Amino acid sequence: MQLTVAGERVAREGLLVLVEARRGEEKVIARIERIVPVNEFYLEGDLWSEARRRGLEPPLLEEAARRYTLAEAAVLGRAGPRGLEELSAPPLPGDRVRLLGPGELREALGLSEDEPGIVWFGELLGYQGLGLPLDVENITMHVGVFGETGSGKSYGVGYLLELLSRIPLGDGAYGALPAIVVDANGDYLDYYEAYASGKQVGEYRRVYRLVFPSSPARYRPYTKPVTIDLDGFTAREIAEFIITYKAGGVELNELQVSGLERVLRELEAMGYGFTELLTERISLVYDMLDELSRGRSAAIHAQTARAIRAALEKFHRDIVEGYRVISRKPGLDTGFIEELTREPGLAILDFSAEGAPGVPLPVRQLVVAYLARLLYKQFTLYKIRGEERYLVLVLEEAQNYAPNPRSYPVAWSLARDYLSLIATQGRKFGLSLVLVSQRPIFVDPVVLSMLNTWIIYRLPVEDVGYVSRASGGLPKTLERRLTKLPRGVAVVTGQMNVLGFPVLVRTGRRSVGHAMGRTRVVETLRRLYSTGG
Ligand SMILES: Nc1ncnc2c1ncn2[C@@H]1O[C@H](COP(=O)(O)OP(=O)(O)OP(=O)(O)O)[C@@H](O)[C@H]1O
Repeated sequence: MQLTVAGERVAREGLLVLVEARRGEEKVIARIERIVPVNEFYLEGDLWSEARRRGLEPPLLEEAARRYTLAEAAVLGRAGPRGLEELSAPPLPGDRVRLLGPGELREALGLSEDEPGIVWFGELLGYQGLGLPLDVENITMHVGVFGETGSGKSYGVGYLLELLSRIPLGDGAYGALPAIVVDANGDYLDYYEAYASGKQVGEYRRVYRLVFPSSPARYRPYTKPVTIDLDGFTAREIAEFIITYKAGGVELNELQVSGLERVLRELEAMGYGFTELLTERISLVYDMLDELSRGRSAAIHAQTARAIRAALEKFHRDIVEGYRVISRKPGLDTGFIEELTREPGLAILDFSAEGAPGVPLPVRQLVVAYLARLLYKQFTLYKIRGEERYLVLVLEEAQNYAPNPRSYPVAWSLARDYLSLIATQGRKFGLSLVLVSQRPIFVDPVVLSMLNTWIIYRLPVEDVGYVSRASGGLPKTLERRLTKLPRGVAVVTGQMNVLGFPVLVRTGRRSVGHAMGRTRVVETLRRLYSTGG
C-alpha cells in the first residue's frame, strides 16, 4: 500500500490496519510488516552520485523528486459474524486502508462490549484505548510470561491478575478467578496491602499473604504461615530431598537415598506418619537407622549410615527447628484450597526477604512441590466428586521450580515432576499454570511445550529463537523486535489471544500500584551523599 502524509506519521511495523476491501464491501484486518520510504532523487548509483560525493547536492531537487512511502501488510482475515474469516479474494489495487476506528475491532471479531469470558488486555500498539481481547476459557491451557529483568513482566502479570479478578460473566455480573501467586520478590504484595487496608481487589473476597513462621510479618492480618506436612510424599521423595539438601544439590548419592528410604519405609509399615517421624519422633528414625546398619550383614553400610545420619540432623536442625516449615497442622492444606476456590480468593506465597527470611532455594522448592501436589490431588478429588473448580497458579522464577535439567541443574527437581503433571493434566481439572521467567531457556522443555498462550516482553538475544519456536513461530518482523521492545510492551500469541495471530500490546495500567519494582538511584544518592550545592 502507499501511505498518505498522515499515514506516514502513524504507520509502524506491527500496526493493525483496516482494509476496505473490494471498494468497501468487506472489512479486512491486516498487519503492517514492512515500511519502505522511496525518493526518486536518492537511488543507488544514480546520476547525482558524483555530485553527492563532493558534497554538491543540487538544491530543490529533493523537493521536486517523486517521493512516497510504501508499506507491506499481511492480511489476517475479514470480519465475519463469528470472528475473523479467511478471504475469498485478495483486496484490489485502489482499495482504501485506514486505522481501525473505535469498536471496529470488536465488531470484526463479533464481540459485544461486555462479552462474557473476555478480558481486554492493555492497548494494541498504535491504538489508544483499544485492548487485546483475551479468552479466559483458554487460560486452562496454561500461560507463559517471559522477558528479561526490568522488561515489565511482574507488572504485566499483576495487570493480568487484575483482569482475572473481574471477568465479565454476562448480564452485568463479574467474577474472579481464584489464584495463588508464588511471589519471588514481593512484587504482588501491593494487592495484599490494598486489601488489608480495606480496599477491594476486583471481585476477590479475600487476599491472603503466606509467610514463613520466621517472618516478622507473620502476625499481620490475613496472613497465614507457610507450613506443610510430609505425609503425602513417598518415602523415596523424602529421602531424596533430605540427602540432596545435605549435599547442596550436587549429586544424588543413590546408596544414601535408598538407605534412608528403607528406614522410612520400615517405620511407615509400623504405622508412623512421615511428618510425625521427622519432627517429634526423629529419635525413632535414628534408632531404626542404627538397627539397619548394625552387624556384619547389615542392610545399610556403617559409613553410609553415618552420612544419612548427618543429612537427617541437618534437615531437622534447619528445616524442622530453624525454618519451622514442617507441621502436623499445615497452614497450606486442603481446607485452605477449598476456601480459596469456594469464595474466590488470591493467595500470595511471599518468598521475598521479609516473607521468607534466609530461606534457601531447596526449602522453597520443597514448598512449591508440596503445593503443586496438594493442588493436583485436591483438584482430582473435585473432578471425581463432579464439582467444578478453577484456580490459577502463578509461578514467578519458574526456572527454579521446573528447571531444564540440561541447562539449569538446580538441586532437587521434585517440584518439576508435579508441575509437569499439572501442565499435562491440569486442564481437565481446572488447574492453570502461569509461568513467569527471565530465562525461558532454563525452564523444563516438557512444561514449556504445554504452554498455549505466550506473553513475551523484551528478551535476551540468546532466547529469541527458542521462544519463537516454542510459541509456535512468530512472524520475522515481530521476532526481530523482541530484543528491542520498550518496557511494558509485549508480543501476545496463542490460545487466549482472540485475534488468532501474534500482536504487539502495551500493558495497561494497574489499578493497584507496584512499589516493589521501583528504583530511586539518583534520589537516594542525593539524600545519602549530596555535598555542596
Ligand atoms: N506497563 C507499565 N506501566 C508502568 N510501569 C511499568 C510498566 N511495566 C513495568 N513498569 C515498571 O517498570 C519497572 C520494572 O518492571 P517489572 O518489575 O515488572 O519488571 P520485570 O520484568 O518483572 O523484572 P524482574 O524480572 O527483574 O522482576 C517497575 O518499576 C514497574 O513498576
